[in-house]
Amino acid sequence: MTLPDQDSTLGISDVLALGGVFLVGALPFAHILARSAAGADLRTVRTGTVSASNVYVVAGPAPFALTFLLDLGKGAAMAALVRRRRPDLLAVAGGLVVAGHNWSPFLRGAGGRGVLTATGVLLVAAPEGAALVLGSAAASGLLGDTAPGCFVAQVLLVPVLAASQGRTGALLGLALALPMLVKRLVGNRGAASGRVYLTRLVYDRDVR
Ligand SMILES: O=P(O)(O)OC[C@H](O)CO
Repeated sequence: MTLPDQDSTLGISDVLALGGVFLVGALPFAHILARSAAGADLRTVRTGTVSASNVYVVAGPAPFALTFLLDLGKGAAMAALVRRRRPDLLAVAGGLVVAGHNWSPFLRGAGGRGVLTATGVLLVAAPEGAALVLGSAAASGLLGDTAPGCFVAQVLLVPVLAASQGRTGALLGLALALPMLVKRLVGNRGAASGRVYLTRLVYDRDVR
């Protein structure tokens, strides 16, 4: 993929490049690995999220590790590419690569929650944000469930990046947190009651 040279205007080539970023984000590595390693369709497993954690459930540690690296890697690769050519578009590109992962056209709009792909973007663009996400998820995981920690990190992403990088950081945090929080709310299953939405936000599932 060729990204345009640095220029503050948004031309057709920029729009095409950003479309390419979305499509890279949409590459459903978890789906491919779960299918090939275990013949499973992750959309029917537990919360139906097409993510590394569900790959672990159906296929074990090696496919999980590969999915983890690929989902992280696509976010990091897109962030590195865009930062080099159009740093002013980094927040937009970050939001798009996560949105592609969460609503993949290759899975008719199903997808993951964007945590690993957003972390890949953060590792390149704002390592303090990556530390926040990974640290919160790990601490929460030690208490038995990574989901509440991921939620806390998503809520804190904007203020933490605003404190470290000012307006640019706040925009990046917002662009990454928004598709992650929206996907937690809507999941791959759609409408629910108010109480279920709250459980989805905090615990990333419909029933606590
Ligand atoms: O949010 P995702 O789609 O990157 O998936 C996260 C993994 O399952 C690790 O919890």
